[in-house]
Amino acid sequence: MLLISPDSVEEALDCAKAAEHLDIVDVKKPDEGSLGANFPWVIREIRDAVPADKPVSATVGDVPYKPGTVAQAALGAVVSGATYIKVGLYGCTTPEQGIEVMRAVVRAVKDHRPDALVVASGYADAHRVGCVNPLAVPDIAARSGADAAMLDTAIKDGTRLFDHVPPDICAEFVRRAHTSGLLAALAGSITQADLGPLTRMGTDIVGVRGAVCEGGDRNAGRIQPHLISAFRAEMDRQGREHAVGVPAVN
Ligand SMILES: O=C[C@H](O)COP(=O)(O)O
Repeated sequence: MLLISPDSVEEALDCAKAAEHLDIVDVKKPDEGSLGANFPWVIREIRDAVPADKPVSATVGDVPYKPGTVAQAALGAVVSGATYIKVGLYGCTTPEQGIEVMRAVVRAVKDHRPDALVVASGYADAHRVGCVNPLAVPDIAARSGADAAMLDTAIKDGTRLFDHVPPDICAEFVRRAHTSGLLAALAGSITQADLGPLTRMGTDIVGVRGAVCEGGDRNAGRIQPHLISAFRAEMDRQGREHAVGVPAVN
């Protein structure tokens, strides 16, 4: 699945123009961090702006180790219309802290909407920000009752997912997620060139912003529908090659 992250209602409308090429519209506020949370009214407006059959995801933020605060924020996201609730475990330094936060989120979200999916996100560059190890995230997600384990990058300075967690370790992340019955989601300045390895390792959700923005610039550039469709075409091409066992060119 392809998850695209607009930062405003205007950009969500551009995503809607390419709705047939994407699977999930992910609401975030990049100026509040890698998984920065947007306002409840923006989540609601974006929910109204994109086709009803496209799920809306919302990030709850690069969260502190404060289970009550984070649970309440997660409830705000689901009440506002998101059905994928993403939590960046930025302030959690141990797996136990991550589990405590995620258990609170899962309860808050599922008490309100049992079919909503909860995504526990760690950071590929965790070593730069001092949070929990990327390979601990699938276990955190599984033990808290979440539905997906994700990695993104915390610091958006041009470094990419594979700069911090090489493909073989990402593959181990995906394997651990699948062993626990979770979806595996990967993001972090992903480009089309990364889609071969991401497909071969069985990634369920690829999260993208920069690669579908004008000039590849996630901050100054705006999401372009034609870049979403080009990215999707490459994803589908990789999917077909992988399905028939033909080695990818890159
Ligand atoms: O969840 C996905 C992120 O927004 C990815 O953003 P990025 O591709 O610019 O790193």
